[in-house]
Amino acid sequence: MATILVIDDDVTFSLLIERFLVRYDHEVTVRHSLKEASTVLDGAFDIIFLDLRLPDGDGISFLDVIKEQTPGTPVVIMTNYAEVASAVNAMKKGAFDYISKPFQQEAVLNVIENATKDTSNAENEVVPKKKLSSTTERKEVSGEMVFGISNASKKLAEYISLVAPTDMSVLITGKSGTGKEVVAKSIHLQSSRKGYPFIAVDCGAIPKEIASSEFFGHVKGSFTGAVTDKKGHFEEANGGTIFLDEVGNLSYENQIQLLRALQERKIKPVGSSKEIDVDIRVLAATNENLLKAVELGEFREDLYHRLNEFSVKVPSLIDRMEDLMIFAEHFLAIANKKLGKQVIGFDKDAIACLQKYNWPGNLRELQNVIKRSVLLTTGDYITESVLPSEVCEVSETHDTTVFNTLSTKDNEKALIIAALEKTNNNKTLAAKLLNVSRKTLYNKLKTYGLDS
Ligand SMILES: Nc1ncnc2c1ncn2[C@@H]1O[C@H](COP(=O)(O)OP(=O)(O)OP(=O)(O)O)[C@@H](O)[C@H]1O
Repeated sequence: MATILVIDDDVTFSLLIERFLVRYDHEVTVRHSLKEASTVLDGAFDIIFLDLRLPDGDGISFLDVIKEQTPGTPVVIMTNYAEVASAVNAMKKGAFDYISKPFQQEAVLNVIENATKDTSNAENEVVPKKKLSSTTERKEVSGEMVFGISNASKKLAEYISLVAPTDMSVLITGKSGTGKEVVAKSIHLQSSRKGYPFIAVDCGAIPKEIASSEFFGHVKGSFTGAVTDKKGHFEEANGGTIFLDEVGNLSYENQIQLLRALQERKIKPVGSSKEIDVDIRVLAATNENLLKAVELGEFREDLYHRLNEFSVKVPSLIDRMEDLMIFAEHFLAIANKKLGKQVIGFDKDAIACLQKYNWPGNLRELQNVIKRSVLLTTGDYITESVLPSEVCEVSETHDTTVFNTLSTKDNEKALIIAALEKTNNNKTLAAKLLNVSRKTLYNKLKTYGLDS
């Protein structure tokens, strides 16, 4: 636990960082001006987070005041993209480190750990730390969930924390690539089942003939090819959570088997006469309109209600553009780590491009674009020139909007044909245009006899 002073005039940002730090058991004091801050500089803080621009003066000159009044306290500068040079300047003047706004949770935690571990050099260290302090120096860049700051993200986070501790089944809806699986994992991790397995099953990828064996397991010799006993996903998830992705793709027969298992909380492996009790929580996801499928008689209503004790809609990226750069920074850190690169951030024009684009492939597309751009970047910053042309040529992207209605069954075959024509039969591009995953497109092609 550290005692932390946050000096920032942005009330929303201060509140966010305060809440975040309190969650990690730190004691936080917030002041919105230098004048207010100077009244509490009595050496009682382990670390001070200081904004560069405050209504009554600039952060860099306030560094001298801090150093005079409380010489051993490390100061971390909070900066936006355009101010990185000033942050480096502040470090030359004795700041301990800097973090970028909007902040990366792991970067903040790392900087606190470093600052509280070694305060001995905070007083007059003038050598800037390695340049990538805010994101790419992070010890561990994990695939964990990043929570945004937009209203849509706040609502999502609120729903997740409300439903997570219960044992309710949750139906997670949202377009392809919005982060449904990440939401499911987050629900699991915030539940009392977190010490048990989280098993994700892609229902769209399981051929219906082997689905019951995949779900419930089989015993040796129960069918040709069953050469050993095999545990199914339900048994593997025992005690924990099973996540049924693309649940709308299950065949009617498999839906019946699934319903039975969920009602009875017992499973019987294929070829076995023994029933096994399972204690699992069920989360399911769909990027289709499952209610419509129920109306059309393609999805069982009883199963729908069993899965949908609570529902969470994951917003499309276009509906939470305030979060764009938070996610972009997160994916940048992951890409740096995976590719062994040290790209610092995005230049102004690149940010403008990212912000103008409508992101039909949502977070998955953003992640891919950033990974590719990091690979192509030779300097410190991602520039417009390394971004894919479709991201920068906004007019082209608007083409996608007419295709964003695949869930309406009546016209979907026609839309699929049109998308394939437009992309010269390139399924990946067609799926992107239609705003569905490739798996979903392949399934639909099969359904409509377009897969030859
Ligand atoms: N909140 C988040 N924080 C960090 N990364 C995220 C977040 N949401 C999504 N991602 C990343 O975006 C990518 C797409 O997420 P995910 O696979 O969960 O989407 P999905 O909605 O389940 O996609 P599909 O419908 O195609 O199955 C993943 O690489 C994931 O790690």
